[in-house]
Amino acid sequence: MTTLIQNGLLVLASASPRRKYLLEQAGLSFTVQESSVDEAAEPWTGNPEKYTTTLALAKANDVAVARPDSWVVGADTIVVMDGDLLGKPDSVADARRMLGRLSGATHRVYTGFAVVCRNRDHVYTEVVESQVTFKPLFNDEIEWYVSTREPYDKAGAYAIQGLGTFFIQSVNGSYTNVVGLPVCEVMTHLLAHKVVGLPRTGKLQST
Ligand SMILES: Cc1cn([C@H]2C[C@H](O)[C@@H](COP(=O)(O)OP(=O)(O)OP(=O)(O)O)O2)c(=O)[nH]c1=O
Repeated sequence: MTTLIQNGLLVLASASPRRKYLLEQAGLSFTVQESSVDEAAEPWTGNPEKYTTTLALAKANDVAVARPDSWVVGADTIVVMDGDLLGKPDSVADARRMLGRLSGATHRVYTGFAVVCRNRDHVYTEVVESQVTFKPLFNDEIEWYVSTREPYDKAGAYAIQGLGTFFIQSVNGSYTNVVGLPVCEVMTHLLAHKVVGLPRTGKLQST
């Protein structure tokens, strides 16, 4: 028996296929419902913890209102370079500009996540930070990458899990956090609150 025990209804409040993939990979059963939160309305004040927590909580709460019995997970991922927020690029020029800034340098990726269950008065938030170092990018690498269309729905204009993988020299911290959801921290929280459980296994054989 390898499947996780599911004690509560779980909902992922996200349109991100990456977040869905990561939770599936962790063995969870859940439904997906996109929130209607307008991220552009949230001002950047230079505080990544506050910014990602506010948005993650807004996404989870938005979906939780209609599903008070469910445990709702919302998240927000941002890329920060020298204090500047690099969101999703809105044009080829914007993607080019972002990749140029990331080239040959180290930036920070923050994902805030929120877990809300209204019927249990449960509200939890956490922010995880990873540091990512890019190799120096040649102009033809940037031109090729922006032509792949991969940058456009990704914070910072790249996907560590995609074609952009060879730009990455090193990651300090959680890899899944960069992809869009810190799976270790999310699972730890869900297990601690018995939303999911591990199946009972036989005693370990002593040697
Ligand atoms: C840095 C990085 C980000 N991303 C993605 C993860 C997120 O989907 C996206 C950041 O945007 P978000 O606003 O966090 O998420 P989203 O708009 O895609 O989905 P939703 O708000 O509905 O949950 O960037 C990658 O896929 N790979 C990466 O390497």
